[in-house]
Amino acid sequence: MSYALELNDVTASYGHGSILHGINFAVPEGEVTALLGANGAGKTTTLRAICGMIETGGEVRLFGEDITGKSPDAIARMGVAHVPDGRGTFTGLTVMDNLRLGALIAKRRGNFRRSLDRVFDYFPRLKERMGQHAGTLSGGEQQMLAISRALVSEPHLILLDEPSIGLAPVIVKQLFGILEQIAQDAGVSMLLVEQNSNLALKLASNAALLEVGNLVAQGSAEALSQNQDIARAYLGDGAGAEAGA
Ligand SMILES: Nc1ncnc2c1ncn2[C@@H]1O[C@H](COP(=O)(O)OP(=O)(O)OP(=O)(O)O)[C@@H](O)[C@H]1O
Repeated sequence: MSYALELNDVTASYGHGSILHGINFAVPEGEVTALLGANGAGKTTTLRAICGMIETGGEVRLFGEDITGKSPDAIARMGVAHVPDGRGTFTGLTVMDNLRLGALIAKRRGNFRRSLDRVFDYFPRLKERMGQHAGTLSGGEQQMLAISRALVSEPHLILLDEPSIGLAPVIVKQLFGILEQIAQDAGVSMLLVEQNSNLALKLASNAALLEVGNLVAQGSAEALSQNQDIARAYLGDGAGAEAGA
């Protein structure tokens, strides 16, 4: 099996505080992997370590190439798109300018018009809101914009940090339907951090589970969702039953 991403004994810290204590997991190419864990387990920190945003030890490999210690800019240019928690859109800029910046920041060659058509196919609402300031969009529209901004950079790997947060269940359902479509159509690999583990395990083919900076379980999404001990301890009531349905 070939991997989009491999983490080998990865450690990370903010200044003196060590947060990740040597974690190992991989994201198979073209698949969605869920990264789960309780609040404060280190999920966001893991995404930041992959993107080169914080001090990181061990080894991070992107399609086999060692990217540990590279700058966030270099990692973005290699095809990693990060959709951070809080969405990270430029609220004072229009939808269109946010998308233009998405393509520019990654400095990746591609056909912006073609990418734009593709994101408007997924999110027609954004096309209607092209000239609107991102800060005036609804929460769901802002999340659509954040994902679209990642897509126009024509990434090989998308890191998604809690896309469902703060959104109404009906919007979350729509959004995850579109994420599933994107994963299928584009063959893009995804690492999905998600509090809603039931949803995450339905979308993902594999999952890894973090507990205070340590990896405590990994495997197929199906196996993890059916492990009753894990479901009870980490995934919320009924995770096994729902995710396995
Ligand atoms: N900028 C920072 N400086 C110092 N410590 C931080 C910083 N950001 C996060 N931490 C600490 O790192 C630990 C892991 O945080 P992280 O945000 O990675 O967890 P998480 O699993 O994503 O949690 P949540 O689901 O609540 O977002 C926490 O103890 C947090 O307090």
